[in-house]
Amino acid sequence: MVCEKDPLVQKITDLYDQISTLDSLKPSKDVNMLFTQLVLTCMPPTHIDVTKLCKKVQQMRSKLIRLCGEAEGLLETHFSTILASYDNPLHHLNIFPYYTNYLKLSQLEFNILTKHCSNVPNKVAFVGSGPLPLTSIVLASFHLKTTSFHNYDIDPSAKSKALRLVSSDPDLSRRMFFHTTDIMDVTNGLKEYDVVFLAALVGMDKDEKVRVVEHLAKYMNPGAVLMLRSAHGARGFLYPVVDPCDLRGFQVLSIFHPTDEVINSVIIARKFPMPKHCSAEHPVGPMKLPNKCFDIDMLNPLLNHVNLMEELDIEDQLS
Ligand SMILES: C[S@@+](CC[C@H](N)C(=O)[O-])C[C@H]1O[C@@H](n2cnc3c(N)ncnc32)[C@H](O)[C@@H]1O
Repeated sequence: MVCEKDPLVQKITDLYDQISTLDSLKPSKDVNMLFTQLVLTCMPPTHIDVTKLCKKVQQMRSKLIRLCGEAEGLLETHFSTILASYDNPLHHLNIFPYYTNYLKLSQLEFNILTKHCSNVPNKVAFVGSGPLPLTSIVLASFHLKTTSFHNYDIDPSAKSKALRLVSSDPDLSRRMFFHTTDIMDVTNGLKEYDVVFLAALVGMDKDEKVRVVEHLAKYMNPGAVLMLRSAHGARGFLYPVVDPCDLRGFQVLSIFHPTDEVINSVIIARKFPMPKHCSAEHPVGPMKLPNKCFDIDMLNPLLNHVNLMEELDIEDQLS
């Protein structure tokens, strides 16, 4: 159990105390300084397992994740508005302070996706794209140049801001679409996608994340791929952690924990194929799926990549 006496937890708690008393989380010198300190404090590999925090620290973590999510949204809105003032916004994305992080995260996600998918996806959904949909823009611009991207965001202002950024680009304006909706209200439409990306900030705590994943498991096409963003170590104070055990309905194919300035861990999973004894007309209820769960650190604390398909015998059990 990790409690408030841990020196790293004390430092994070001190930063939380300062951030939680700010009048506003809109970008400013103070906000930028505090969040930069928080990210630098949480980045290095550490012994801390955020699933084993004492109640008081867990409560602080839940509030801190929400503050980080609010600040991230405000930062993206701020820079999306500035970018919209350019004739060609997409030529100036590097004014966003975390642009290189997105370049690296998208490269990582593309590498992991192509390792597990032989075909180039035709249609991709990005859930939680925001007012500055950098992941979709970077993937569409540099990696998946024939793929169409459907971006979903619950925030009504996200669509208009995002459209202003891509509408000046003849290619992206034909391949990128934006939908204002809670992803929990999208049902059969999810079947159209070969790949669904789930932003780290969709599902801000374990229960919310599980509800979103269960919804995706219910409506995604059998065999379609789900790319999730999680966090590892003290980075779990910045973002929700996705537990592979919660991905019922999916085969977890691999989990990657970056150790550089890319903050999010990446999980790739595939929706189980339809079992042979059932069909769309005669669907089974929630499958009691084999789901060998274990703490990845049990394998090796320094291990930052696990190809679970070598570990799991799910394929045999489904054949
Ligand atoms: C701040 S963005 C971060 C994504 C980032 N722009 C990217 O390209 O990876 C996260 C977005 O998720 C959206 N969101 C949160 N819950 C959602 C839900 N249930 N359905 C759709 N969008 C959601 C928020 O409105 C927010 O704009």
